[in-house]
Amino acid sequence: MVHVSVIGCGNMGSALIRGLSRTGNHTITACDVDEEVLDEVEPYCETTTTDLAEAAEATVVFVVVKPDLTAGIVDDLDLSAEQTLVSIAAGVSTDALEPRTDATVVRVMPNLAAATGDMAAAVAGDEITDEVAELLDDAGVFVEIDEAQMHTSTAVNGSGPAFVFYLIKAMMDAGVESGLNPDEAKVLAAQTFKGAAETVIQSEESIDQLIDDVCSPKGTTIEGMKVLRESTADEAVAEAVFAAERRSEELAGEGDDE
Ligand SMILES: NC(=O)C1=CN([C@@H]2O[C@H](COP(=O)(O)OP(=O)(O)OC[C@H]3O[C@@H](n4cnc5c(N)ncnc54)[C@H](OP(=O)(O)O)[C@@H]3O)[C@@H](O)[C@H]2O)C=CC1
Ligand SMILES: O=C(O)[C@@H]1CCC=N1
Repeated sequence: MVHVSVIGCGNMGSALIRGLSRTGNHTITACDVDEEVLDEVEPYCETTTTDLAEAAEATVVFVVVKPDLTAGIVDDLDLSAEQTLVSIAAGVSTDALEPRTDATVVRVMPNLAAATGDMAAAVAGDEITDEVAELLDDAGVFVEIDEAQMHTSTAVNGSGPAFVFYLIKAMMDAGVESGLNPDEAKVLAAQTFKGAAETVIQSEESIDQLIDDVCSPKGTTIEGMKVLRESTADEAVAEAVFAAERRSEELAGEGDDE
């Protein structure tokens, strides 16, 4: 059991709180300046508070506010060497935070799927504490990376859900255009993405082999794959990732200017 606090309970903070509450193993304190936001996460927490000092009492403190507010909050927390500070802010490095706190600093790039326990997260830091590993395990899957790769992780798994939502909608809209009703099309498109992702995770086959497995000779898929392979769809996805990565680098630069 870990005593954990989450400071900032907006989109990402509330998703983390829901994910961390799933096992019932942890004592969760939620902190935000907005009482209405706290009301929404209250069912998933032991304590909700607007008082930063109360959130600072946890063993592991997640700071989940906008990147430009993160350093100021870390200053105000005044954590001890026995505590762990987790920063999830895009473009905010451990180097920028370590001089501001005595706590062990761990940088995590999570994503919104924490809410359902399906988060893909990347973690960097000199010491990834057992408590942080246990918490991240409960909200999904994490990999350890060098901090230099955090901009890429921010784009791939941090921003990634938005890109995937876009693709699901494109498939859903095509289904609707061809006659499915929107509710049916949404279920079929979303469940297809979920099933395909689970297949990639569980299968020992390469992704190219999995594509071949769906393409029956002289069948339907092969015709659709021809269109995709002749298009620049893969380049558009790559460009979206690179654009997000560039913005993460810019945010890091803006932080250095403070
Ligand atoms: N959204 C996502 O999918 C992901 C976000 N992140 C990172 O998570 C961080 C938060 O993003 P997101 O959740 O989208 O942002 P939101 O704006 O949705 O949430 C931030 C919350 O923090 C609150 N807040 C502001 N100041 C304080 C304070 N002093 N004390 C306590 N709470 C405060 C805000 O209140 P108010 O609105 O009233 O100011 C708001 O409720 C960012 O650094 C982002 O880079 C990382 C990965 C994925
Ligand atoms: O868009 C953003 O800046 C944040 C970081 C990754 C996902 N959302």
